[in-house]
Amino acid sequence: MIKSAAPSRASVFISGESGTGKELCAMALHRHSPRRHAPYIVLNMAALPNDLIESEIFGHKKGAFTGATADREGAAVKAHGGTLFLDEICEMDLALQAKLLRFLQTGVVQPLGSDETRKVDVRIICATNRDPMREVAAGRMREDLFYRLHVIPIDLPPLRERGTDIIGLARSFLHELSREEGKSFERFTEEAETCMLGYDWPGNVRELRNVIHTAVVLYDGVVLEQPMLSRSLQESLQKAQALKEQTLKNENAGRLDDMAPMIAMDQPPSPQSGAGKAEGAVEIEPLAMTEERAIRRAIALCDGNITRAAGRLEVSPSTLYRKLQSWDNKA
Ligand SMILES: Nc1ncnc2c1ncn2[C@@H]1O[C@H](COP(=O)(O)OP(=O)(O)OP(=O)(O)O)[C@@H](O)[C@H]1O
Repeated sequence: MIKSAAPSRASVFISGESGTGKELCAMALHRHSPRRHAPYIVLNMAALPNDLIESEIFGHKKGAFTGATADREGAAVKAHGGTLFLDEICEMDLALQAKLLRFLQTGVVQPLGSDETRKVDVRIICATNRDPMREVAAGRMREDLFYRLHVIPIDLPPLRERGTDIIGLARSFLHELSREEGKSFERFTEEAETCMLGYDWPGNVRELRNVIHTAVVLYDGVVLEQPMLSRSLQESLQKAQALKEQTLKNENAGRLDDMAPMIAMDQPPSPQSGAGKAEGAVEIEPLAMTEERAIRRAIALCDGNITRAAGRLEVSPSTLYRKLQSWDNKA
């Protein structure tokens, strides 16, 4: 998929759990594209405060805000002719999502505090470890932006679903890390490989690489045996347990968030998204569009079950079917 998608200018939307290789995939797309000699710029939405992201993407003019002591070129301009990778895209607040959408539609960059605009040619790749449809359904990601970005979707499977790929990756890491650490490991015992196949790798490829790295550093020899792996797996298991508990907590919190738009559908986007703070964040849309969005969101939250969605929306299923049909006809 990477090879087929690389030559195109179309946006790529990479999703997958943490550690499945999304960043590596984005880099591979750029390296196999005709843009490979042009810049590849990465911005991580989770690593930057929301009010800085806008200036990081679009740049700013000296004096545009406190601390803007000089003009600054944004990533969109730096990436001209090349690729802009927006990692953790779902962390971007709604106000900024609107600005990103406008940029995607026009290709025009306007730095903060500047009247000047510049047209750029940038290929966008974005990634998230969240379920993007769920983010859209919960109102945390604009649907129009999602469809703009989601032209070529690449879903990276979790390592536990990749069958014997685990072994291929493990062997390649063993060679690479053995060389890097000046060790002479060449292969695993059969038991070690069986053990890796039986584990569920919540941290995915990153965890596999780390576990092998630890074993390579701690032990010597030509054959890496299961007990050597077990020690570093043990540590990894403890970390995984902590991660699982955290994820569970987040998921429960997320589920409550997801229900909020259904309970109070006529309210503006949740303040937790940061939208309330920024001007222009809550855009006015025709009532029919609000209704359609609310209905589609309810259906998505009810896993496509229209009868259940109708129940939650307190209308009859036939009303929902009628409305869905009318939208289909319109499309
Ligand atoms: N197919 C692969 N072959 C070799 N190494 C891989 C592969 N997939 C992932 N890795 C390695 O696993 C680690 C995690 O990959 P990467 O940072 O791309 O994951 P990610 O999905 O972007 O993670 P996160 O969501 O946490 O940012 C990196 O060290 C990467 O080089």
